[in-house]
Amino acid sequence: MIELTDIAYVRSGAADLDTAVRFAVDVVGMELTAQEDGVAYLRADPRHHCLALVEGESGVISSGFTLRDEDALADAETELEKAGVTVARGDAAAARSRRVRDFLSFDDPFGNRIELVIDQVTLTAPVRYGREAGITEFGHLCLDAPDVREAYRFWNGHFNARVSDWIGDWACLMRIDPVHHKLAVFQGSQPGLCHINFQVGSLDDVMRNWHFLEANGVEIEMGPGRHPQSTAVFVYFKGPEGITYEYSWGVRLITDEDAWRPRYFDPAEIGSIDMWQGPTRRVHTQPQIRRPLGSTGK
Ligand SMILES: CC(C)c1ccc(C(=O)O)c(O)c1O
Ligand SMILES: [Fe+2]
Repeated sequence: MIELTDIAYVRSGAADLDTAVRFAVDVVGMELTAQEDGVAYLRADPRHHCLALVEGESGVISSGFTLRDEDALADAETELEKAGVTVARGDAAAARSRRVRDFLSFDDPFGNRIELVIDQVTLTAPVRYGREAGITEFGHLCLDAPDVREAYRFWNGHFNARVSDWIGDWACLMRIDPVHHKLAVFQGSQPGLCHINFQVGSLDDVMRNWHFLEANGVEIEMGPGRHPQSTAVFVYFKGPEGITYEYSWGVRLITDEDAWRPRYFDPAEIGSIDMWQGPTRRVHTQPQIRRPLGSTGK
């Protein structure tokens, strides 16, 4: 069993890097921590970055998760290889580019590129948010997969990911710690990034952000609303390069592992995704960039 200790980052291609960075800073409210070799690093909390925008073809490149230490990384490599998953170790330059000490990468059964990392760099300076959006942390990432049940078998079979709630065969929300979900899989025709979530400090932040987004002509994909699963109040919006961002506040913590029973929400039922019953537009997808394993594409 491979124990994921946290989410680390999303790495994504940007055909127009400057526009994508400006949006991430001026609209989403992240801090640009560094920009070098065609990569812009953005953070929302003490992690060196949780979003790396890589100049080039638009689309998600990989999603990173942390492991405890190098023994855990070696064990993960062995376990995945035994299961027939092709795994590649990152080289020093690629690790440096990710601001981690070491990492390995592989594709999930659908082609989503996953990276397991150790020693992601932490920055000590207070985050200098691009705007007062009220962001407190990188909350979760949601991948696309054509078969959500099969995706769960993969994540639960090899990793410590446990389903917190199902939304039909449409979405699986998984926890790797007491937070209701840090990883989700959403049904999509191809692998990709469904969205990247930022937690904000209050309900007021969600609503203020919604007004800010509307006033600045940003496309709202869904919300404001309240998810019955995590109980979080949310708003989803679309940024450049096809990236969907979500702000949310009030995520449920599952503190009694033995007592929690995953619920099943039928997406056809009113209120199953939004208790406030707002219009449920499909959250858009940013497709995966297809690359041979081992090629890091920066
Ligand atoms: C619609 C998506 C997959 C979704 C559903 C529920 C929650 C939540 O309970 O917080 C999300 O964050 C989602 O992104
Ligand atoms: Fe979400």
